[in-house]
Amino acid sequence: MSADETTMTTQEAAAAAAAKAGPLTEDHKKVLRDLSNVEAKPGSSKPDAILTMDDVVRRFGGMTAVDVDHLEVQEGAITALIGPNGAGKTTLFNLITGFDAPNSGSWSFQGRSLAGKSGAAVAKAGMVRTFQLTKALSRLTVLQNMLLASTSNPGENLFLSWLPFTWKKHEAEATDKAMEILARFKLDTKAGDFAGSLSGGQRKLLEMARALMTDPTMIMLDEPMAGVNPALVQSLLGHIQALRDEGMTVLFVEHDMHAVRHISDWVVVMAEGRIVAEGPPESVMKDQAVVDAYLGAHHDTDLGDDSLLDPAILARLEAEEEKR
Ligand SMILES: Nc1ncnc2c1ncn2[C@@H]1O[C@H](COP(=O)(O)OP(=O)(O)OP(=O)(O)O)[C@@H](O)[C@H]1O
Repeated sequence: MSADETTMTTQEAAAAAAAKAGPLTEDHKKVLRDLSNVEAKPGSSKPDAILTMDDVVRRFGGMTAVDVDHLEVQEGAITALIGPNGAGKTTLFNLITGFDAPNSGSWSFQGRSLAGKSGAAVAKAGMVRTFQLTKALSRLTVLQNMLLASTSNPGENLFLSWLPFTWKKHEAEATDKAMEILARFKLDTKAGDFAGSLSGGQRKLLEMARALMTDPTMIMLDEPMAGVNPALVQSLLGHIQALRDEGMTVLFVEHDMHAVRHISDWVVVMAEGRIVAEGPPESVMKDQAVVDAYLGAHHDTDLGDDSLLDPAILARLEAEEEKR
């Protein structure tokens, strides 16, 4: 980290504090109070852990991609999972959401073991992750994408599929729900458009919207800011905060440190498969283990300031994005 970046951290902390100075919900105040009593060290226990994992190991050949001794995620908080490229963040996400199997380890969600469960079972339990819009999904409309994410479509059930009124009713309900969620993300006017025609930021909103179709308790976002025009950054951050303020727990992997500082209640840092630091966003980036992890991996990482969040710059960029 350069001298400049080091001096910037105070400004950043102030910017983050200012950004958080808006009206906090009572639940959020409680989360912050609870987290202020948590020791900032890897594997620290949380007063209300919704997700707990132990001894989770995933090896690829001779390489250990994930080796997490213990991690707890606080209910109702926005937790950021950060770390240099190849740290094991996505692999850990894949493991706990049932899209990959570990060599060993256990984890529980709301006190219920989910180790060994399929992705569908994990989503049903209330922990849902976003997926990047693949090529195939790009060729479907925005609404079709939403309906695909809908749970328990009776049309897929051999018996119920013989009863058109059952699936027609379900489809109508799912469509209403989809349109309601799309409206929240200002994507309702694009319901009939191909998902592939959306801008980078709108795709990220659609990914989030799709996840909400299953009414999750916890939402896991994999790089929600990746490929997003800065114009939409503020709006995306606002949506993530709104999910938390509605009572959802959010865990997100992100490289954009501005975003991490701006919205996280807690930050967990991974390097070489292990958790190397945990703590509030204002202090965790100053942690020597974090600085070392990033310096060891790539020297040009921007652990920098909050200039991107300057309201004047954002307003201009947002106006440009609207025109797209
Ligand atoms: N299917 C796989 N087969 C072999 N190696 C893999 C596989 N998936 C991940 N890895 C390796 O595991 C390590 C951790 O990768 P992972 O994608 O989880 O890191 P990450 O922290 O998400 O990185 P990034 O921030 O770049 O996305 C890397 O060295 C990666 O090359």
